Amino acid sequence: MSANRESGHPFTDQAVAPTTRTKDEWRDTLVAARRAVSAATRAAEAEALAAVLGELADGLAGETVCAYLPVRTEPGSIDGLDSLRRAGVRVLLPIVAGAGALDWAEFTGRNGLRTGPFGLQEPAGSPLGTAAVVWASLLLVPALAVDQTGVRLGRGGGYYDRSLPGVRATATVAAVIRDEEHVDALLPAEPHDVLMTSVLTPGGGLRRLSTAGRRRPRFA
Ligand SMILES: Nc1nc2c(c(=O)[nH]1)N(C=O)[C@@H](CNc1ccc(C(=O)N[C@@H](CCC(=O)O)C(=O)O)cc1)CN2
Ligand SMILES: Nc1ncnc2c1ncn2[C@@H]1O[C@H](COP(=O)(O)OP(=O)(O)OP(=O)(O)O)[C@@H](O)[C@H]1O
Repeated sequence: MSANRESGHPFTDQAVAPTTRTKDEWRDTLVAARRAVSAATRAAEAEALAAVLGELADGLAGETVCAYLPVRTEPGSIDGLDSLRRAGVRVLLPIVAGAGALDWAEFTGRNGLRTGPFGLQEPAGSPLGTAAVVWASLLLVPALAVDQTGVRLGRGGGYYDRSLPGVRATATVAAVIRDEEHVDALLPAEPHDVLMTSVLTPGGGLRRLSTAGRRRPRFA
């Protein structure tokens, strides 16, 4: 079998980059690429993401969205969360409570935040418990990259993989990434990795991954 076929796409026969890199090697490359993005590009992308959330907001009024507050080079901004809240969406943010699943508390605005682990801004209000994810119809998940089969690469704490198994089967689980972080290569996957149903990018908006889960066993 040729090298090209060996690294061929798992559900088309298109050639893709080989996936011999480890998760940590991928993280190093992706974080370096994020650091190289200019402040102007970052701001434009955050604005585009906030606009997408603003458009989705009316349709989500009265519903619960589990979101996150971007830190450092992560795509997005607090503006998108404000748009959701203004439209009557209940926005929950994660709280790191030990090494288990994430806890959640309501985002009540910029003044209701305090600094938590990893320099994250967390809601200061009462934690709702790890099971709060079950209320969400949309989950916005921080990620460094997602492949076409829905495999997500995060920061390496395993927090979301421990937290997402409780979501409703009908929920949209969308990783928020920059457009080029929706990669054609197959990311390294482990049995605990929870697949994304969708991606949210500044250029493409919210898109469902019709090919989520479509990995042949030899690629798993
Ligand atoms: N904005 C945001 N919130 C989040 C996550 C996230 O990735 N982003 N998480 C996702 O699970 C959970 C918390 N886990 C996190 C783990 C590592 C890092 C982080 O930025 N680590 C640094 C190194 C640590 C440091 O020096 O501060 C890094 O990887 O560069 C952030 C969050 C829940 N909340
Ligand atoms: N469901 C789980 N149960 C127990 N441990 C888990 C689970 N999911 C992940 N882990 C642990 O977390 C570690 C990191 O996982 P992984 O590299 O997939 O993190 P990640 O998805 O990139 O991180 P994050 O979700 O925090 O952004 C794994 O090596 C594993 O030890």
